[in-house]
This record gives sequence, structure tokens and C-alpha cells, in this order.
Amino acid sequence: MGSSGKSGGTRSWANPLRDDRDKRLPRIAGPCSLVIFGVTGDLARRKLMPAVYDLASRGLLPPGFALVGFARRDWAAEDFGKVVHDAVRQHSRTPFREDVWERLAEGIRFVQGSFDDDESFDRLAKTIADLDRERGTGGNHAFYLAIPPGAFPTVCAQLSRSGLAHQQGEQWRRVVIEKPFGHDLDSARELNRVIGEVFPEDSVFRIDHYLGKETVQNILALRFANQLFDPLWNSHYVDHVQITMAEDIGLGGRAGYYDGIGAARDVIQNHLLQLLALTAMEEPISFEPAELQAEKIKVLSATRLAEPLAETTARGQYTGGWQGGQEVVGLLDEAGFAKDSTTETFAAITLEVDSRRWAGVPFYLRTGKRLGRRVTEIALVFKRAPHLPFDTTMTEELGENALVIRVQPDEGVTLRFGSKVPGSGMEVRDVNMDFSYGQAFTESSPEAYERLILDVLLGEPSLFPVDREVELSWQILDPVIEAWTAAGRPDPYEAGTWGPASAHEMLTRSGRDWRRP
Ligand SMILES: NC(=O)C1=CN([C@@H]2O[C@H](COP(=O)(O)OP(=O)(O)OC[C@H]3O[C@@H](n4cnc5c(N)ncnc54)[C@H](OP(=O)(O)O)[C@@H]3O)[C@@H](O)[C@H]2O)C=CC1
Ligand SMILES: O=C1O[C@H](COP(=O)(O)O)[C@@H](O)[C@H](O)[C@H]1O
Repeated sequence: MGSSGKSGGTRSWANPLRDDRDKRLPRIAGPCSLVIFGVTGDLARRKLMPAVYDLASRGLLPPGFALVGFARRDWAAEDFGKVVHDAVRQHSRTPFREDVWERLAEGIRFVQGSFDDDESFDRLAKTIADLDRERGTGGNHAFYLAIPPGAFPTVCAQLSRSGLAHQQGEQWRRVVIEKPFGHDLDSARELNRVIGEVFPEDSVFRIDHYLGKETVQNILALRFANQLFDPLWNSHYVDHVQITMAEDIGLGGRAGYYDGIGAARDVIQNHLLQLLALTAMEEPISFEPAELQAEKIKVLSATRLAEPLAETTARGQYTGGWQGGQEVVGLLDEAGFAKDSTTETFAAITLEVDSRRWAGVPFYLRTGKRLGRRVTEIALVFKRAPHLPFDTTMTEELGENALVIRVQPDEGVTLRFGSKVPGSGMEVRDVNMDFSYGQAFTESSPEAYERLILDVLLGEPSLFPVDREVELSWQILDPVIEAWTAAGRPDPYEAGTWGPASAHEMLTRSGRDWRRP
């Protein structure tokens, strides 16, 4: 992708999809340190530190690199080193190599401290300054906030007070903010304001890890690198769009974060609305970050909830059941959840996009925990052929044509259409034409966090939502969250099924049904 720039100045970015040879080789980050706040947490252990190791193992980190972990726990440096070592061994994508680990470990430090303690940040500042000298990190620092969302403002204020956010000359400072970014429009605006007082917008990297997935970036390639699909990509041919993010896992161990948040805030506000934006937006005039963001902002501005909400949305909460041959408990029996919790673990909404391309085409978004299986996909379901010149008793099984972008776990694209069944009659049946990453490419896909952390260190903002995108997403979602809060309990659904009955009624009302992925 484009050349790295320093924050706050004029930057020029290259086209991320351009096919010239040097652009195919990933760029190596320049000297810098990465500071992870919340380094003892679940995200850092399972995703962030393994991703840093993977970058080191691919040779994409510079010799002048340092990783500083900050958390409350009173760990000795050796304990910290062992925890990182174990996390990396267990979760890294690339094979573990002692030599890579040893080189990386030389630049790893731990700072014990609390977010509300000035002295902790002064010690952090000293550690970082020492690393600048010892490791040659060039005074360039990225601060990754993998911490409870309520602490984002405090840490930004501490970075400002301690001088760590202060950028000098050619050196850069970047801040990476995890999700959820606020809990409604007002809180997101306030958070943008608070962060904006410390960091300029082009130094703020809001993480939506779905944008780091290869299959999500491929939506743009599929749509804009081909002539085939665009003529069909509109209300003349598309009947409706279904975006599904289904998980089979439950919420055991995540009550502290999830209770009171729920499925809509957890993933529709960010991941699913980003998928919608990439699916529905117009072609950007280039892949410069600003152009890409402008198109996403345009389409999100034109997106609204279909009404009446009682008929066009559904929410549910899983009860006990069977999954993968095992009996599992319902949400209310998961440790840490209030016995009368009204938090939804399933959410489905209908959106309309007020544009010439999409007028009249519903976008159905659904997500849930403890569903039938783990799958994320975007399905464009086409209108039926206006006339069938066959004996229709022979085509009863024929469904609608569909183009399905399989985001995970079986990454690829499927085209479903009718085909003649071999034999003397004219029986027509649905068949699938498949593109699978595993078969088509020898290259393996980087983990989402691997890609995104590298982009932060390179200063590449394309895959990070800007302030306005986040605010528009809350603006779209706020009315339904308010309506659900007023309505009381979510509908129950049994673990291992595909959500509450109300989710099915939501589609059957208009003569449609959810795909069974
Ligand atoms: N876990 C996941 O899969 C995902 C998480 N996220 C987001 O990432 C962020 C982190 O999540 P997760 O890792 O699960 O959270 P955890 O609760 O597991 O970790 C929180 C971290 O913050 C530290 N911390 C909390 N309070 C303080 C404080 N006052 N001073 C210093 N350190 C403090 C904790 O340190 P200590 O242990 O020492 O108390 C710990 O390292 C959240 O914003 C979450 O929404 C986003 C997507 C997925
Ligand atoms: O952001 C989140 O995503 C995960 C699912 O991520 P995936 O890459 O495995 O699809 C989800 O479990 C979690 O609740 C949510 O916070």
C-alpha cells in the first residue's frame, strides 16, 4: 500500500489494490515501539502478541523495534516474558522459531501501573525513552489501547499529560482504539472529541478487525476489478441482501464485557455495518483512504432502519441446549450474568439504502452466539427469472440465484444457479460454482490483527474507520437499541439453533427466508 507518512502533515497514499510488482511485497515497518495497554488481557494474549510475533517471523518488523506491555498486575519482567512466550507458542499463525523469538524478546519490556496513576505513566515514558536509545526506535510510538472501553479517555489524557502523545519533528505518535467505540451516538461523539484533543484524526486508528480479513478486502476486488458483477449489483436484479455473522460459541467468561452490551452493539454497529458499506457503496474514484472513506460515509448516510421495528427486527437470548454433541447452558446460567439479564445474544435488523442503486432492496443483517455453526457470509439473493419455459413441476426445487461471499471459515465465493439434471427430461436443479482460497492460492492469509498492526506501524489508514463512519453507524442503530430496551425481554432460542422464531417471521412476512449457511 502507500508510502508511510507522518501524522499531522500532508500525506500521499498509494492504491492498495494496484498490481505492480513491488506492491505485492509487504513493506517493512520503520523503527518504532508498540505500547500495548492491557497486555495481560484476553485480546493481547490471544491475538495481539501472536500477531506481533507473526510479523517478526515474516521479517516485517525493523531491527529497531520494541514492544512495551502495560497493565496493573504486579509481574516481574521474567514472568511477563514467559507469558508472551507461551501466548505466542499457542496462538501464532506461523511456526514457532526460537531464533525469531529471542530477537523479539530482546526488545520486550513490561511496565506495571494503573491508568489513574501519573507516576506509572512517567515510568512508562522513561522506559520508552530508554528503548529509543538502546534499540534505536527513532522516537516513533504506537499506543494500542486493548483495555476496557471506559478507560479510553483516561489513558488518552495520561498520554497527553506525560508528554508521550507529543509529536516532535519527523517522529510520529499513533493511537489504536479497540471496540466498542462508545455505546451510542452521543458517547461516540464525546469519545471522538476527547481523543481529538490529544491526537489529530490521522493519528487515530480505530480497530474493526473484520476490515483486516482478506475475504472482506476481497469484496472490493470482486466488485471493482471485474466487469461481470457490476451490471447485476443493483435493485434491477438483486431481490435482497443477507449478511450473517453466526457464532457457535457462548458467552462463558465474557460477562464483564458483554452483559448490558449485547449483540447489536458488539458486532452490528461495527463489523456488520462495515460489511454492508463495502457491499453497497459506489466505486471510489481511487483507493486513496480519503476516497474510500468518502464512499463508505456516503452509503452509511443513506442507510436507515426499515419500519415498523416490531416487524423488521428481532432479538433473542440463548437458552440451554445441545451443541456439537455437548449439552450447554443458557445465557442466564453462564457465570457472571445477572439472572434477569435482558442482554440479547441474537440480533437481526432490516436496513434500507436510499440510493438509486438500492431503492427497494432490503438488507437483512443477523448475528448471534450459540447458533447452528460458525459462519460469516454476505449473500446477494437475485430476483427469480420472470418466466420459466419448462415444465414447472420439474423445477420445484429451484431457488433464487445467489452470489455468496464466504467471509469465514471456508473462505471463498459461491455462485448458485439452476442447471439441467443429466437425463432425458428437462429437470432443473440448483448447483453451486465455487471459488475457494485454499484451492486458488498458494499464499496464506495473514491474520486480521497481523495485517492491521502492520498498517498502524506503517501509517496506512485505509482499513480503519474514521470518526464519521463510527458516528453514522451509531446513528443507524440507536433507534432499534432504544426500542428493544423499552420492550423488555428478548425472545428465547435454544442453543444450537438459528435464532428465535421472531427472526424467521421477520423474513417470512415478506415471502422470503434466511439462507441456511
Ligand atoms: N477479547 C476479545 O476477543 C476482544 C476484545 N476487544 C476489545 O479489546 C479490549 C480489551 O479486551 P480484553 O482483552 O478482552 O479485556 P480483559 O479484561 O481481558 O483485559 C483488560 C486489560 O486491561 C488492563 N486494565 C484494566 N484496568 C486497568 C487499570 N485501571 N490500569 C491498568 N491496567 C488495567 C488489565 O490489566 P490487569 O490484568 O493487570 O488487571 C488487562 O490487561 C476491550 O476494549 C474489548 O472490547 C475487541 C474484540 C475482541
Ligand atoms: O469483535 C468481536 O468479534 C468476535 C468474532 O470475531 P471473529 O473474527 O472470530 O469472527 C466476537 O466473538 C466478539 O463477541 C466480538 O466482540
